[in-house]
Amino acid sequence: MHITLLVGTVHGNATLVAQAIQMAADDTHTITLLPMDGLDITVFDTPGVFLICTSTTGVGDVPDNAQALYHALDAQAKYLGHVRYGLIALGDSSYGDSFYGGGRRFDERLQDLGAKRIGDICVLDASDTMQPEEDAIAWFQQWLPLLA
Ligand SMILES: Cc1cc2nc3c(=O)[nH]c(=O)nc-3n(C[C@H](O)[C@H](O)[C@H](O)COP(=O)(O)O)c2cc1C
Repeated sequence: MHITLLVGTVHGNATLVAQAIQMAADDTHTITLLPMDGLDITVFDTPGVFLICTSTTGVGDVPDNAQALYHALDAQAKYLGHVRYGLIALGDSSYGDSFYGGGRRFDERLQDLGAKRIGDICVLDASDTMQPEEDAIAWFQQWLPLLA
C-alpha cells in the first residue's frame, strides 16, 4: 500500500519524526514524504492512504508551510469520502488549550469533508517525551494493521 506522508513543521521536529517513520516502513508499504509547502487539496487525489504529521505554532495554529494546504481545504472544499488518513500531532501540553491545535485543525477539517481517520491521533508532547521518533514508530507499527 502507498502512504503519502504530509509534513507540516516550523523547526524540523515533525520532519525528523516523518523520516523515522519512513525508515521504519516494511516492504509491503511505500512511503512518499511530502513537505506540505505549496500543496493544495488535489494532493488528496493521490492513490493510497495519507499520514499527516504536523506540529503546532502560534496559539494552536498550523505551521506556515502547512497554511496553503490547510486553507485549500476551505477554498477548494470538496467531498473527500475516499480519503483515509492517520494523524501524528506534535505539540507541547504547556500551551494548555491550544495543545496540538495544528493537528486538531487538520483532523476537524478533513472529517468535515468526509475523510475518515484511521486509528487514534498520535500525540507527541514535547513536555512529556524525549524520544518522539521512537514513540511515533511504536504508534505507526500499531497503525499499519488498521489499514488492512
Ligand atoms: C512559537 C511557538 C508556538 C507554539 N505553540 C504551540 C501551541 O499553541 N500548541 C502546542 O501544542 N504546541 C505549541 N508549540 C510547540 C511545538 O508544536 C513543538 O515544540 C513541536 O515539537 C515543534 O515541532 P516543529 O519543529 O516540527 O515545528 C509552539 C512552539 C513554538 C516555538
